[in-house]
Amino acid sequence: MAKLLRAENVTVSVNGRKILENVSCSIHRGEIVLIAGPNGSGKSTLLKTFMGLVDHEGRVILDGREITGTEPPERFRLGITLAPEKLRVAKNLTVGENIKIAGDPEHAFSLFPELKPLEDKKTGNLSGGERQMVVLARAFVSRPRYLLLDEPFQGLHKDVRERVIEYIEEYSKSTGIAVVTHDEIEEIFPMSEKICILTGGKVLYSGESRNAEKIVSEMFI
Ligand SMILES: Nc1ncnc2c1ncn2[C@@H]1O[C@H](COP(=O)(O)OP(=O)(O)OP(=O)(O)O)[C@@H](O)[C@H]1O
Repeated sequence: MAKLLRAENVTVSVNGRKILENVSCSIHRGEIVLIAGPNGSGKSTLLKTFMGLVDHEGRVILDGREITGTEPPERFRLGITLAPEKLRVAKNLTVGENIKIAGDPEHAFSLFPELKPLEDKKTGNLSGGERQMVVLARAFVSRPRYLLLDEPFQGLHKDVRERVIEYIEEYSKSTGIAVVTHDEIEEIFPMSEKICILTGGKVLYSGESRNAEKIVSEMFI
């Protein structure tokens, strides 16, 4: 059985408008898939579809099993994590409590030592960048099979961004990782096995990154 998370012929309509149309995209365990495209092309909606957060036509398949229609907590239990997922950061809980929901806080503090002094601080009182580190720490320590990262570098200082890029590379040895990013395409594209480019809710290109250098340099770099 292939170890992959797959969206198959997915169409998402909002108020009669198709914001994804017949999109197929697969993330194999152990690879990085870059999801790219202009603003409003449907990238976040595709990640939400994998997580079970939007109604859609078509199917979602996890490791050979159809999971279409299952709720997000069930998908989390099955090993899918979406970050950031702002709604799920409990602002009235402390940094430590937020991380404990997902996994081992000491593991999180080894990835983001900046969070250790903030352990007892309420997440609602953090800066945007600090909160982003909590979101990413929770995602990494939850040890997902498939990790969906939506603009993971937003608000982070350069040195933290560089560290997150290293973690993505390291974790992708055992995890399927999809990354949506605007600013860090130059860094993530060379690390990625595959790229899915969306425009206007449709797939413009989906395939191996090594065959996509021309289109990526024309569109994004
Ligand atoms: N719940 C919703 N209701 C109405 N329109 C929506 C909804 N969710 C997304 N859209 C619209 O669907 C389109 C795709 O949105 P989406 O956030 O998936 O794009 P994106 O590629 O991630 O964009 P960005 O790069 O700007 O984050 C946009 O035009 C957006 O306004």
